[in-house]
Amino acid sequence: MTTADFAPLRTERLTLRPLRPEDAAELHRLINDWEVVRNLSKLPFPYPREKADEWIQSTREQIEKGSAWHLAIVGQDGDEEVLVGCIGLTRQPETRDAEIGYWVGRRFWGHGVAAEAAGRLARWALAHLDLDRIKASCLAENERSIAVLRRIGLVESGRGESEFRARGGTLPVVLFEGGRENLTAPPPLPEPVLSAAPALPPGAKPLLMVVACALIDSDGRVLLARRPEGKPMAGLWEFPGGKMHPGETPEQGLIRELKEELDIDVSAACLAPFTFASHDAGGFHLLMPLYLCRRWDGTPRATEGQALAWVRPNKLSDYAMPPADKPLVALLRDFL
Ligand SMILES: Nc1nc2c([nH]c(=O)n2[C@H]2C[C@H](O)[C@@H](COP(=O)(O)OP(=O)(O)OP(=O)(O)O)O2)c(=O)[nH]1
Repeated sequence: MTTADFAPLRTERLTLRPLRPEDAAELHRLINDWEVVRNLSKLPFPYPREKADEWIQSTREQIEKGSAWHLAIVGQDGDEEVLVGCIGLTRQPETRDAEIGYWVGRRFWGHGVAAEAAGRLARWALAHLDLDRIKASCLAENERSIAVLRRIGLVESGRGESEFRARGGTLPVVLFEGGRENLTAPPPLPEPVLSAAPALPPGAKPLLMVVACALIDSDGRVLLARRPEGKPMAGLWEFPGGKMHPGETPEQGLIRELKEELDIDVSAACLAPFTFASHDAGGFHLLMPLYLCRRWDGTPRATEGQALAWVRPNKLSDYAMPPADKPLVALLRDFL
């Protein structure tokens, strides 16, 4: 992806976008500040002006390579864009982890900018980058930043030491990390759809009925869809489908979901029951019939902005899926 293809991430007050060469002077003005640099491990003080140009160029190359996303945090003052700070996420090689870091110009402190930006970038990353964990390391004396990491949902995972270049030595740091369970909202508890029981017996969990379908193309590949940002388990790949509405049969629910999510028309006669998932999802129990379908009208397209992938059966396990799907994938691979 080029930096031009990166769609800026927006929050209520902020935009996170790739840095541009013309940001260098303002970036330098904000970061060449002892109160900012003293908290950042890799930066020198004073911060040379030409380093801002080199840094911006390197961040653009990293976005193109897909190795790191260092973005400008900008606010709006009337029609004027105002550089507020920077935020970055670096993929850790060979793992499904990434490290997040940020700084905010001194005059913008105290307004919740860092938490707003970091929460947004972390949730975006989990939804789009094939990651499972976000990590951070923060100077132990930097209580404001520790509060930011806690506020976005990361939890303390240990202590360590890091080199702080501007301080000329090693200082204690607090390590944080979190996954989807920490950073994305838990799924709402379902209304019971199977029975109209007014109250569940004590300790019983509501049952959530979800219907899903493995669409199989003429090459024997299976369609997976990626759960979009904002949904529970965002970023995991799943079989298209969704919750059944009250009064629907599983086939009716699936036909509706496939139309809504993929804009294809399927007839009930083309839906072959294959297997089902029965999974304790914490606050509810998930029951999910999985159908196979080899014939449909139309070309599947992502109507809800979700990524789609046609996957060979022997490659299905390369895609991170919800825990309920794991046994289904093994059965499907053996069957196909
Ligand atoms: N569609 C689908 N859902 C799955 C799979 N595996 C799995 O655990 N689920 C779970 C995730 C959710 O808890 C639930 C589906 O709920 P959802 O919120 O995505 O359903 P929906 O499309 O009706 O969504 P919405 O309209 O309520 O936003 O089932 C799967 O392979 N496909």
